[in-house]
Amino acid sequence: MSRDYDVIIIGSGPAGFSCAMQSSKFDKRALVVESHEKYLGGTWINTGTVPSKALREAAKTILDFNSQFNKEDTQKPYDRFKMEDLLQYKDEILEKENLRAKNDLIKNEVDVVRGFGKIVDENTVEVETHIGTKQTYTAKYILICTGSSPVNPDKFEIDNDKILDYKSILNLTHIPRRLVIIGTGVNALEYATTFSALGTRITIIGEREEFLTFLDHEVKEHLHKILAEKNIRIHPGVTVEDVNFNPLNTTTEVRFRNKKGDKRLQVIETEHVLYLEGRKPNTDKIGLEKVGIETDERGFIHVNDSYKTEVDTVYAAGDVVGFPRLASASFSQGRLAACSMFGIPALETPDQIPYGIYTIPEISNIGINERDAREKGLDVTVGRAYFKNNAKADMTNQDEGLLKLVFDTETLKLLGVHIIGEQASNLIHLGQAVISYGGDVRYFIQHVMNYPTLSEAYKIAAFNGVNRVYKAGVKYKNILENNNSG
Ligand SMILES: Cc1cc2nc3c(=O)[nH]c(=O)nc-3n(C[C@H](O)[C@H](O)[C@H](O)COP(=O)(O)OP(=O)(O)OC[C@H]3O[C@@H](n4cnc5c(N)ncnc54)[C@H](O)[C@@H]3O)c2cc1C
Ligand SMILES: NC(=O)c1ccc[n+]([C@@H]2O[C@H](COP(=O)([O-])OP(=O)(O)OC[C@H]3O[C@@H](n4cnc5c(N)ncnc54)[C@H](O)[C@@H]3O)[C@@H](O)[C@H]2O)c1
Repeated sequence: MSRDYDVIIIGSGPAGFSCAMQSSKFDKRALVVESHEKYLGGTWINTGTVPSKALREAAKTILDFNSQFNKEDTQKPYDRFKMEDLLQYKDEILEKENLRAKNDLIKNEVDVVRGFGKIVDENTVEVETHIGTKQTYTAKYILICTGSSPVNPDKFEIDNDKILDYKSILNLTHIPRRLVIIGTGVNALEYATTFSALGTRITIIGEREEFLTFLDHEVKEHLHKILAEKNIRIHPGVTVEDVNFNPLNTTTEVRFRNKKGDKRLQVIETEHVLYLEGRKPNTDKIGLEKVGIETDERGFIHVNDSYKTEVDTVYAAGDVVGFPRLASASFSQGRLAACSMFGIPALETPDQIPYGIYTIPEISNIGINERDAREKGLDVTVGRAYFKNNAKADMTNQDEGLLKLVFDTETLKLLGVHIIGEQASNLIHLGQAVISYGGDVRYFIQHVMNYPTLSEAYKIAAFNGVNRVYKAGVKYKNILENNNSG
């Protein structure tokens, strides 16, 4: 049966983009449906990953310069720099990334149509343009990768002026003096340290008692210390009652109560509020019911290891399928979906993926952490390297940090890497490679590494850990036992 395309991809975020590129490389005809009138790239390029990281880089450049050469200066960055310039920097990057995505699709002969895509049946998508015209397209396969949108608060409204969300924070007209961030997820901490670098006084408040629970406990202790040094105040485990602008003193007032202990109403006066209490998948109104695809109670679509839904011709990838909801993972998922659709075997993707948190400094981890390993009854040893003992970190004035290795005491096999510090999300990939190839920590000792580099922290941590194993006598014990048994 002749169809318009081999695959129709609804959404041009990382999942959609990578599926389109991989399909084209397989010589398949792909159509991308994108509801945004102007841009491609979704949350990845326009409202999430790229702009937030570009803004962070600009803020960090200012912070690094000030802490290296301007320590005596008492003027705050917000008095010397303009939000306008920071946003221009971010916008230029955003334009570049958009152009690159667009050109890549053009060069690979992927068609793009603008409008809201809706599934009509297992091979048909209807696209409604912004002026209301409708057109249907058919394909052998459909990929749903419509991403996610911010969850709105139920007790107050985002006015995009004083009370901001994921999108409107990217259009601030000035650097705020005070900012209250509601939310304790990754985003909240990233924006907290970005704005703190610009001199903004930050308070984080959130529903959860504990945040970033997946982090290694020592990395988290380090993070708390860094946040305290930056004067970032945190009120976890609270219920926000309301947020109002008070015209009398021109401040925004946030009212909240602790969930436990003293439950008296507390008020924080601030200039702006940034609401980051999570995102929901864009899975309603896209015609899932037409093909009988049900979502879970949070709106996520269930898929198998190949990103196929329960309908043979319909796939889903990216934020719509839930955890881990990352651009990094979405790229991989879109590509794997294309491999499955067109019967091309893909190399197996390891279960363990790295997490990169772009706070200042960064945090990144892969594999098991010390506490989880011990809870599982594994006999593990840890090796630590503090950035203050690293020459490159000294030279770059980035000596706040820790790299921690978790490895099997008996075999020295590397099981986890946990880093907080400059370039953590880059450094993690060395540990990822060793874990992935089943290597042990002697790799870092055995190989000569460039000097001075931050990667050298792996060597220091490996020495630290291996020395501990020998000191504890485990190796000697094994040698003795082996000799006796022989
Ligand atoms: C502030 C922020 C920072 C982040 N930082 C990072 C980071 O540093 N690293 C990381 O890995 N991840 C990060 N993420 C997460 C990452 O952005 C998402 O996981 C990723 O973008 C999801 O990709 P996706 O392909 O599922 O969808 P999206 O990128 O959300 O794209 C979906 C696209 O589908 C379009 N669309 C929706 N419905 C329709 C429809 N019916 N018809 C046509 N088009 C439609 C949308 O317009 C959009 O363009 C961040 C997220 C946020 C919010
Ligand atoms: N560096 C990165 O990779 C990066 C950066 C920013 C955002 N993101 C991704 O973007 C998405 C949005 O991030 P976010 O931080 O705004 O949202 P989030 O969903 O992680 O957190 C939003 C709020 O929900 C709370 N929360 C999260 N999990 C919870 C749970 N199991 N139980 C109760 N409360 C919970 C958090 O504490 C926070 O207050 C996430 O998927 C995140 O992974 C990734």
